[in-house]
Amino acid sequence: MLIEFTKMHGLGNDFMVIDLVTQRLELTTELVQLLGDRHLGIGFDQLLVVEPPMRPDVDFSYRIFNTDGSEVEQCGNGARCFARFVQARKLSFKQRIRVETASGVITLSTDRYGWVEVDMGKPKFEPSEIPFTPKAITKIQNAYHLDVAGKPVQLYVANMGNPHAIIRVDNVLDADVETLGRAIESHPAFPDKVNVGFMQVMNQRHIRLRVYERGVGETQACGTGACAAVATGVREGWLDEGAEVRAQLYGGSLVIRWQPGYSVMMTGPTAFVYEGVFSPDGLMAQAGMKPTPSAS
Ligand SMILES: N[C@@H](CCC[C@H](N)C(=O)O)C(=O)O
Repeated sequence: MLIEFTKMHGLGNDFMVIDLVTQRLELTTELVQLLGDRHLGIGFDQLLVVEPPMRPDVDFSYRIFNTDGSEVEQCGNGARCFARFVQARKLSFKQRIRVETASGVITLSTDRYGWVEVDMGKPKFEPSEIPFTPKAITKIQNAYHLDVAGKPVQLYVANMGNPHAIIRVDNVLDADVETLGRAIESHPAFPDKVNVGFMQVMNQRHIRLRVYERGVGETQACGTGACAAVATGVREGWLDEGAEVRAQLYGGSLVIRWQPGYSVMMTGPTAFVYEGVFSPDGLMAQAGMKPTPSAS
């Protein structure tokens, strides 16, 4: 049995996309990890899966897996690729689709140049909504002080369907993304782990951002991370409300807009890289693992 897939990216945040509307495959954690391995499998930051809708008012279900095999609630760059993928594969001819994720329904609209605007829903900031459960909450206005490996770190928290911690830095190029990102990602104060963004505010409509993604490591770009950073910047008064803010990441820029009380809107490009097929059983066998029991 061969499974067709498409390799795509959004600003260098790269994805393997599989249509499970017309194909059948059981996705075990081991298989996802193997597919995500850049030496033994295909390699990706996230695996995106298109499935039939579970309810009548949406067009598709959208499932997301990180490289480490964990299934997660949301992926912003992936959402834009999802919209282009279902059109290319002729699963939908609509310009605007509604898709259900583990964190709720999002709406994706494609323009004639292939850019996709995503209504990412409203950000949440309450610790219980992240979830963020520090032993003692030390807070000055909206900033929390967290002990990370013996050092105090000031951070903000936001949920964009998935959890984010945001640290404001003077210069993203000097930020200790690898060490600090890794330590905060798995800090006990974040029971579901967390994505960690390092944001430099350039002016009221421009940020630079690096993100250490939960279950992956630092990526070229993170869509939900950009939304969380801009929503935090607007909430703190560093960025203009309701204005188009340029979020500049290693892989390029996104346009993010947030008016408090409304959804965060994200617009950006997508790219197709190649199409291919893989044999789940063949891959597992070569990696010395047992064949998938019910793949058919
Ligand atoms: N790359 C993403 C976020 C993917 C999920 C994230 N690593 C998590 O675990 O929440 C994006 O573009 O939003």
